Amino acid sequence: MEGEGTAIRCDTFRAARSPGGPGDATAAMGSAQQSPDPLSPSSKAVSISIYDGPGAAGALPGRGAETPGPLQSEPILQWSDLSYEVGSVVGKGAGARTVLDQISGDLRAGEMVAIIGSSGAGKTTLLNALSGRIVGGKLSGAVLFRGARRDPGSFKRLTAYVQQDDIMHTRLTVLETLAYSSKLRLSDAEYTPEQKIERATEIMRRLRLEAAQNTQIGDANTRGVSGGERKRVSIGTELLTNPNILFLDEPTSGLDSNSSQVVVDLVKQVARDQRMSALMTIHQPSARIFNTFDRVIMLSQGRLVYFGPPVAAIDYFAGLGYRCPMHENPADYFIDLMTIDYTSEQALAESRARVASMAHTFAQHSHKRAELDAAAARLPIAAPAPGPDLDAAHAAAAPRNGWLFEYWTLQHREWVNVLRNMEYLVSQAFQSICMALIVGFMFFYLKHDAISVQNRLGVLYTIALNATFPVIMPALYGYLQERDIMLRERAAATYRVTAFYVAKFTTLLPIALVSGAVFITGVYFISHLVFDVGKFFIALGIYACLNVVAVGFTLMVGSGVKNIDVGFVAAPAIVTIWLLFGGLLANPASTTPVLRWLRWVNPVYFAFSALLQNELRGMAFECDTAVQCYRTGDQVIKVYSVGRFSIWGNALFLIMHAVAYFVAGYVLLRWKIKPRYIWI
Ligand SMILES: Nc1ncnc2c1ncn2[C@@H]1O[C@H](COP(=O)(O)OP(=O)(O)OP(=O)(O)O)[C@@H](O)[C@H]1O
Repeated sequence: MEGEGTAIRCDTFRAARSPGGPGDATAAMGSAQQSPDPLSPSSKAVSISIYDGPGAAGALPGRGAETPGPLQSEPILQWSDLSYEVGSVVGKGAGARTVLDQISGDLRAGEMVAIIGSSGAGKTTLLNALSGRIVGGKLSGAVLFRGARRDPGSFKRLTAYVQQDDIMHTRLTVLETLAYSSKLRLSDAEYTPEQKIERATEIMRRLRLEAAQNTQIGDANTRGVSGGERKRVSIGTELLTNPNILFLDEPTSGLDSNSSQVVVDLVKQVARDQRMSALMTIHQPSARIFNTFDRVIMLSQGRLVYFGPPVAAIDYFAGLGYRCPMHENPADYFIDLMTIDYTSEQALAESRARVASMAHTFAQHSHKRAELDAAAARLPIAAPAPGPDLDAAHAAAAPRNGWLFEYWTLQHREWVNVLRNMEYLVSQAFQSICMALIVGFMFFYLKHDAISVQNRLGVLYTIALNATFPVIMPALYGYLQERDIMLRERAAATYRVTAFYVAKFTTLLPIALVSGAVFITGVYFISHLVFDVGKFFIALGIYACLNVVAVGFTLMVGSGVKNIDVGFVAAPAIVTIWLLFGGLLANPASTTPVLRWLRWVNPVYFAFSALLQNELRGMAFECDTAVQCYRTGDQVIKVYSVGRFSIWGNALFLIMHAVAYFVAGYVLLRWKIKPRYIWI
């Protein structure tokens, strides 16, 4: 497919020009060889006049239909001497490592620019530095947005970032995904609910997603939209707000060449139509894709090797003595040129010297760079976006919608997602029913004899246990996935953290409560715990309190850990400690003084104490004269040292735990997990 129609390769591009003309590669080579400085003003090698004249449109495949004209737009984003250093690894090579080295450039309204280079060249770092997403390290230089320093709040609102990984709600359909984003991202003050849906539908249409509008996004386990469609949905959610600049990190990674082309073409189309600028990193673009960009930034080892129109690059590098071979994809050729070759000492030295020379040459010849800029300026690019003035932009940093609206929308989205997750719902139901039957029949029909004392302790402890692992682990998994979506959406200032946090709590809690109620009811009646309506509801209430604690704990751990791996180690470790010191395995009164404080931070201990008192207070046991046994439930409570606080006292401690976890979770989510972006 490449090489046909609008595709260019080094040779096809050269053939489009007359021999010996200003853009002729042979002449360029000749000049390059004759002149020690191929970029010297006298050299004809780097000619960018190839865009001039009536033939120019034809020489730029894909642009023929557009009317070339002078670029009207001012740079929307400018950066100069952008450098980024990180602390290097420990050991021999320890020290600062330069990831970006004095990069300067600009992005104009309506143009689409690509950052290309070999792996590790610094593409993503440059994109992140320009989009305000650098965390850690030392960033220096200047970045101006609309001629002024960036204000983080308004910059986030006026730009958008499409991450490489498309993290989305997998059970929502394409249209729902866009519609919920539209509801949350567009302001109630500017759009009616109908207009928000219209906007989502319009974006869907623009990105040619109508055929997939009712298909769920899907994941590794559930088939959903294709990779290309998924990427387009991801881009669509960012386009809803009509950003001034769209940053995209590797939008074509993992896509076949056709889907990649579609994605890039659509971004370009939208950029033109919406008068938006697009800046993307891209890995090994095809020749066609390479030619789709208005300008390309070529990086190697964090240094700028070229910044200009893609087709002018062929002559530029020919001028340096690097002539793109016949039939070669220019992008591949340039990336090879910029790649450090580690195959041998000699290859390493040569490739390093080559890159250093190319970077040096580009930096030294600012007049040539001005010519490249001028060549780019002659390309037909949409008129500049009538961007809001900075005061308006500052105002735009205020929340877009009311808290309650955000909460209800997020809550609704959560429930749609949960209710469609049949595997999760069935496994929850299965878990509570099976556990109720197993535990119920394990302690089947308890009598009032000596043996039943041990069994009553066992069944009540198992009830407490069932509100820990089975509630926490699945909820933690879901929460950590949601948290990543929230962080992405929050980076675009989509909604408040509190609205997300409360919505998450009020989704997780009912699920835990319903499955817990099924479990405890089954166990209560099968194992024949005390048949008393009041006691049953008190047990249910204590169990519900422990469930609230478990959900609060899940939110706290989920908000505090860096990733799922840490969460799945930390949460079970803490819950195991709860169970060890919960009151059944070791007598709380005999716990070593060093660890006795653990009881105060152990919800299982308080729940078990309350459940035991609720069950045993006032109970009498029939003792066989042959064995020693407890005659009353009160004796058991005393011996097990679980009567320190009343049932209500224990319930109060549980509620205090829940509140503490809930608040701690919020603080962690707000301050710890929030990325600390560096702004310059
Ligand atoms: N915070 C950091 N700490 C340590 N090293 C970093 C940091 N940020 C970037 N680097 C290093 O800088 C180099 C450039 O990283 P970057 O992700 O920008 O490369 P890239 O060109 O996007 O590569 P790829 O195409 O493989 O994604 C890499 O070697 C990376 O390991």
